[in-house]
Amino acid sequence: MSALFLKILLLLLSTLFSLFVWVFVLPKVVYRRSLPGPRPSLIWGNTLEFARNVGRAPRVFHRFRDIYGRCYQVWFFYHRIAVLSDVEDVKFIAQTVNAPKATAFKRTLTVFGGRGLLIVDEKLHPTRRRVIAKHMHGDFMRHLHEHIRAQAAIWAKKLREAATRDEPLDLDKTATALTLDVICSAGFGRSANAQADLNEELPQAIARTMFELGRNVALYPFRNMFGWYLNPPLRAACDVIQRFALDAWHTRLTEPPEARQARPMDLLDVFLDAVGEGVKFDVLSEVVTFMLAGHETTAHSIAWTVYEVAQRPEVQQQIQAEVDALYGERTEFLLPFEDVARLEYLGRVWKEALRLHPVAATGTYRELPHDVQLPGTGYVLERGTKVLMPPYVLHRDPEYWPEPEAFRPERFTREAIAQRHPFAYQAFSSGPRNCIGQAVATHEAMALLGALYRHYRVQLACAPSDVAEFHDLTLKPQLVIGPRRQPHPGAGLPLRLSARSEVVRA
Ligand code: HEM
Repeated sequence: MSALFLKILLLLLSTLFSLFVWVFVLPKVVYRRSLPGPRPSLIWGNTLEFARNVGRAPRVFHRFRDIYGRCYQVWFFYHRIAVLSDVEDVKFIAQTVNAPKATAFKRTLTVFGGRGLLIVDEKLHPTRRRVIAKHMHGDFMRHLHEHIRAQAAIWAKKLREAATRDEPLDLDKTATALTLDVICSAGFGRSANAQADLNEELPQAIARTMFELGRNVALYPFRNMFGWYLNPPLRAACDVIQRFALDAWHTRLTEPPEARQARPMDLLDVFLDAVGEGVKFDVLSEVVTFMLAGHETTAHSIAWTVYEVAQRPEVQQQIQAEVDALYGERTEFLLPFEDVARLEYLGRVWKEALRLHPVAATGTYRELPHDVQLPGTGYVLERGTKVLMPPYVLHRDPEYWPEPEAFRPERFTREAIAQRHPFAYQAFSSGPRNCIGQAVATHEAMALLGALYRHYRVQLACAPSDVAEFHDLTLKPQLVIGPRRQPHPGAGLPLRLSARSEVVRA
């Protein structure tokens, strides 16, 4: 009996050992010299370096680039990832190869909301993308503008109250609520009411989900396998989001045809019509994808722009001169739709803020469908290699961006853009899987920032160094306190506002 037990135990131990060698050791030996990179430990790989720098992954990638160059490898446990930041390599992977999203990344995101456009399989992607993109301009943008106007009326009131009482206002928090209400009402015909109460179920659920998503992506595979099952609040948060999406969908299905005819088409109509025409669409996943991809990103980018401008009075004055010229005698809060695109200088400021603080700072994981030789750095990468192309790293390369840490809107004049490699700027990524919401985000940001600078003089309510970059799934401003620079719970970007002009009508 005991001999049998010993044999089984031995068999078990040798199986576990072989598995360990196969999964953790062998790949690190095989790929040891294929790319430069930090030395990995057998089990953790380089994960501990990232765990020690929670919220600062983009900085870690940037530091490694300075040491190992524009193509290096890091290990997350047994996952090997090639990190690229050469413009020709980025162009090749994003555009020529159009490398699909990595399986690990897709799995992590699927549990939260199915497979929407961001992670849908490469076979289904082109049709879905075409159907949605065809709609996201013209009438849709005008319709979006009306929703921004309606939701910004609540925001305008909050700004006015903060200015009148001379109280600090957390711009990142209020903009996050505003952009969530905008995407939900303009996209799916249903406001999230986040501005009314950030402690509402839906905004809370979204904040939790974004945080957990970031951690799961960073700590794949372990958190991915166990995190979901051992984290009931996270599952509950996902249920809340899915319930909102389902409710919006069901309300739409029971809408009388006359009501449908009387209003402009929105994103939910596009998804539902496509299903009706036989396109393979997962409506629920798309609603969740657009809801999550389409608000925090824009809100943090607005906050970063304001953060940079607040440190440069001359830039703020130039923005004010531009908005004043466009507003003229108007007393409304927002500019009319057509005038928003005329905010040229503000557009340059926004692009420069997104260069320094690209909210999709690390990009998404891709996986090579075949062996490739990189045209820029010349390295050969094997089929199945996971690839990251962090905009944060690319945007700080002195060869493409002289004095990269300096804030210079003039980098985005037409002449300056024409002289630069088009792939040096990756805030919205490039190629067939770039950001489908770029025009939406830009219009929304220009309209809101234009209104902010028209009506208020804006100052930081803290020292610039008290605001740190924090990266979970997106790169957000985070107020830090004390000598250990602990994150201040729930605070993003505190501002002081003083009124410049009176708002008569939203
Ligand atoms: C400043 C704001 C935004 C930034 C910086 C941003 C950035 C990005 C980036 C870098 C990607 C590509 C990710 C990749 O390489 O796989 C992406 C994809 C995507 N974004 Fe955005 N985004 C923003 C706003 C929006 C908005 C407002 C929407 C929705 C209206 C949106 C919806 C999407 C979707 C659906 C995808 C997946 C596209 C595809 O795979 O075809 N984004 N975004």
